[in-house]
Amino acid sequence: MSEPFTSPIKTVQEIPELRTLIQSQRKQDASIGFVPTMGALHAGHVSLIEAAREECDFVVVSIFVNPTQFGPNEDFDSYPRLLAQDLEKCQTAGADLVWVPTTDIMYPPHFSTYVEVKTLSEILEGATRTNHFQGVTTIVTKLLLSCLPDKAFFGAKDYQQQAIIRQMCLDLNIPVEIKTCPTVRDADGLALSSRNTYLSETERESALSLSHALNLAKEKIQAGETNLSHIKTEMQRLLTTTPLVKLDYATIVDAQTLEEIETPHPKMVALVAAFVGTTRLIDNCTLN
Ligand SMILES: Nc1ncnc2c1ncn2[C@@H]1O[C@H](COP(=O)(O)OP(=O)(O)OP(=O)(O)O)[C@@H](O)[C@H]1O
Ligand SMILES: CC(C)(CO)[C@@H](O)C(=O)[O-]
Ligand code: BAL
Repeated sequence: MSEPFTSPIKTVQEIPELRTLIQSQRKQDASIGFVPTMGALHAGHVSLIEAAREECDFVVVSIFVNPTQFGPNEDFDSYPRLLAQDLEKCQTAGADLVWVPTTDIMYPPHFSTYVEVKTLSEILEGATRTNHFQGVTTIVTKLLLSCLPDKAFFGAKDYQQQAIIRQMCLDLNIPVEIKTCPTVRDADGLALSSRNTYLSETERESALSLSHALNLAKEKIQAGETNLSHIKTEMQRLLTTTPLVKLDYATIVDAQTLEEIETPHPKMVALVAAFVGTTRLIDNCTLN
């Protein structure tokens, strides 16, 4: 069954049908842009679709809540699933086709192949979320190999994720250009995330401490501070003294290797992760 629901935009479920539709575009010399998502779309996702629309002739969005990237105690079951409104948003943002595979399509019985990027996947998010990136790289490989796009669009909000996907495409010779689009924020600075919908009003107030910690780092660097340990301590202090916030990490890393650094590098990124209530949020900003 290829059209399981009434939709404002063309949708497809099965991989052979997806490939046929994309191939017919290729025959007309169309370039293919691809935006992978887990749905519950917000303005951050919309910015990725718009970037794809600008750069490519035919834009495919996937919506799939990927079970293998959630840990056993994480929010797979409660993750927001809002397909009808997501399809409206895809259409308004200018997508041409939305691919909504089922779990059985992506992980048929006897599925047994996983893709793992060593080192980069073991630190930061990977240190807390065991096997998370193995789930991400496995599904992104399958999504890319199914669509074979010219360009795939990811958000800078998930900084480590886009770095790992770049490394994976390089290592596996996957012929796709990875584009990283800027983080879209609410007016008060909170990075948009599908998980923000879990936050109560007071938790949302506390969640602002993540972007405040990043701004603090940015201001210190701009003011000429070179003692990165001092800046990290200040970021950590801000987060640990905010009610409802449980710090995971607040650090400054080399933008390419993601290794923690003690002295300023030409390209460095501040990264934070914290639980706000029971919701785990991440954010980051480049420092130069
Ligand atoms: N605020 C944002 N600005 C730009 N891109 C974003 C933003 N939030 C998410 N993205 C990007 O959208 C793509 C799909 O992400 P996903 O569907 O997991 O949404 P999410 O809001 O990050 O959800 P989650 O709450 O699970 O982190 C990813 O490439 C992600 O980096
Ligand atoms: C890239 C992705 C769609 C893979 O499931 C997911 O990790 C996400 O939405 O960031
Ligand atoms: N946006 C990253 C997906 C995840 O946290 O599982």
